[in-house]
Amino acid sequence: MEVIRLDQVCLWRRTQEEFSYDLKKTILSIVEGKYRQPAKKLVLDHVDLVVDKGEKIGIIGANGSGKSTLLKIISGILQPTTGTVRVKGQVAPLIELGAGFDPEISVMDNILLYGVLLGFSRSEMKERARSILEFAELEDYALVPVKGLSSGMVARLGFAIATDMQPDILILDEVLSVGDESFKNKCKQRMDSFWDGDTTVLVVSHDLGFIKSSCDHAVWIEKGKLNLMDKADKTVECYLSNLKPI
Ligand SMILES: Nc1ncnc2c1ncn2[C@@H]1O[C@H](COP(=O)(O)OP(=O)(O)OP(=O)(O)O)[C@@H](O)[C@H]1O
Repeated sequence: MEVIRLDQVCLWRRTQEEFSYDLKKTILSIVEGKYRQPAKKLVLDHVDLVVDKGEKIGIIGANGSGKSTLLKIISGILQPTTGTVRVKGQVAPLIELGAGFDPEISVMDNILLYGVLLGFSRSEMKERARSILEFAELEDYALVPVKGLSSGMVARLGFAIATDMQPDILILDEVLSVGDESFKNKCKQRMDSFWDGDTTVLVVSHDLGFIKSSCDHAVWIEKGKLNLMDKADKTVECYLSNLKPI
């Protein structure tokens, strides 16, 4: 059964230099007749993708090729400029863990807030809060504002919330390096349980050995285009044989 379908998805984004947006400078450049339209870049270029239930898909490609952007489009964090995205089931995006936390409010309130953003009710999240705090090893920090946690603790909290449920679709962006060694082992065990089950998994990784051994299929993204989708070992082989010798 098909759970993800992307048809001709394109995404244009402003280039990074436009982030130094400064109103005074812009007005001045208009007055001086030097104003230029913000440059835009085609970050995803007519991407078609179909994923079936339970498939484990690896996503590979060079830095800046569009892998994380593709995951964000599937998670609904970004909307395509053109084309359609259809996703069936509950998605747990483990992307930029903890980026959505409010640093001023407590760990407990953030658990409730984050859970609601992931589609759970407040009362459901209250029931889950204990096991989340326990997994993140933050039982003593429930009432502490998130700004009082270390960055590793924040990532642990993000991971614990996003994986506390059994999502239909799990989206991973190189997050297995969260926390210290003992926490990494716990993450790996939790990941294994998703891997063995019905959960559909999409994972971005530069670890090609991991992609070959753990994924059914792999997608190779190059300059925003889906270059190849095939069995994981075949895709990795084609990707490697296309790399320019140093
Ligand atoms: N917030 C943003 N605004 C504008 N452009 C962005 C933004 N984030 C990423 N980009 C651009 O989109 C393109 C694809 O970025 P993306 O992060 O998807 O690449 P990636 O394949 O995941 O790279 P990496 O392997 O380095 O993580 C890059 O050219 C990048 O500069």
